Amino acid sequence: MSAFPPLTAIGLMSGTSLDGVDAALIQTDGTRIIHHGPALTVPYTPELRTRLRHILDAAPLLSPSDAALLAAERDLTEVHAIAVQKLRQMAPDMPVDLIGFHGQTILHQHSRTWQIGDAIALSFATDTPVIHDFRTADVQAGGEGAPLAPLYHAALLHDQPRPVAILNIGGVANLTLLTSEGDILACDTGPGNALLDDWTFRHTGIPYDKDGQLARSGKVCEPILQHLLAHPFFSKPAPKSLDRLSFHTALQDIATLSPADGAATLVAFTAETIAHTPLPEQPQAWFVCGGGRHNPAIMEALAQRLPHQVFLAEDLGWNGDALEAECFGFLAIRSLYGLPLSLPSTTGVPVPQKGGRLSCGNITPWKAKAVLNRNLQYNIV
Ligand SMILES: Nc1ncnc2c1ncn2[C@@H]1O[C@H](COP(=O)(O)OP(=O)(O)OP(=O)(O)O)[C@@H](O)[C@H]1O
Ligand SMILES: CC(=O)N[C@H]1[C@@H]2OC[C@@H](O2)[C@@H](O)[C@@H]1O[C@H](C)C(=O)O
Repeated sequence: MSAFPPLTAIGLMSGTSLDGVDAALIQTDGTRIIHHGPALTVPYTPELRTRLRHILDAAPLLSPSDAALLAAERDLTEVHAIAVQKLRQMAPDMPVDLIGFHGQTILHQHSRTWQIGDAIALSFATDTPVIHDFRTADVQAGGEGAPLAPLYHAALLHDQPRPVAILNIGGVANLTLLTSEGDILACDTGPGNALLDDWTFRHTGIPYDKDGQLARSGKVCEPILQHLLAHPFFSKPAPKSLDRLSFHTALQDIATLSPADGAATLVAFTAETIAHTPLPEQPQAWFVCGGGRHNPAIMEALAQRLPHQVFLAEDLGWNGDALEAECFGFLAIRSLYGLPLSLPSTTGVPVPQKGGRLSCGNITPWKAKAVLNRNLQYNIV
């Protein structure tokens, strides 16, 4: 039994694939999922995507007051506000207490994690309190700051036979293992779709390898694959996390291959690194979410390498394109209630760690307190 009453949140996630904003509505008390509401995606325009990509490439040396950064942040926030507005129209009977706004990660390396997005502006635009900045507290406490989905994944898996895993194949791939003892272990596993997206775009001008067509027409280059697998990240124990660009030199390593063979080699790289992630026990079942599950080349490569059957999130009635957005609605409510967002076994943080910050825009503190009812721990921004 949870100590807290249920609230309704909209979670907003714009992932490392730079494809757009996922939004999902969720009702939860921060422990149990009471209702999965509707979900949607608002794609970035190609122009915004290109600007964000330049910012991501430049991020290590970028000043927070850079004019192009601030302009992109404003436009990005507007896309999030549109997503909130559209989602509200889909569920007019569900008043929204809170928004969980992840923001766009532009850097995640060397004990620095940086998500852009203007939470105060979003709160003004939506007239709703916004929780944001989910990762900083974990990093400041000595954790990896990612992945943060594991506590949500564990809530989703609570009635499944263990050991069981959820695998998210986004730009980067990450997994959560719920062990037979009920422990929650997690890490990023390696590349998901991001390298393949970049390779496909470079060679075809199309932003991703639709239905795995390019990869399926190619052949894996084993020597290059073995070279890629020798990266020290893969021998590091979990918890561990990645930046979108962590393996970017792989694109140089495969530069001499044909577009099809390069794509096939990158698909094998993704699948091998997932299948060989060191785990204390092998899950009886893997449930896959994230855009990579739409790529048959990745799913076939995974099925060949994993000892147990691979299922889709949809096999349990979940929406595999919405889980990350739902997660940030769930974490926003946990943040509000002062519950941890991460554990030593999920990010390596020394003790269970709270996180997130609250922005209230034009909502006066007394109104926010009335809306949120139990807002005891925040200095309202
Ligand atoms: N039909 C399809 N065929 C092949 N790949 C697809 C298809 N549909 C989606 N994808 C892949 O899924 C990606 C988007 O995945 P997703 O939305 O899970 O990423 P994300 O949320 O940005 O990632 P992250 O988990 O890193 O935050 C696309 O960039 C593409 O590579
Ligand atoms: C720093 C950052 O934004 N990391 C993302 C990224 O995308 C997938 C993987 O890398 C995961 O670690 C994380 O997102 C999910 C939502 C997470 O925190 O669990």
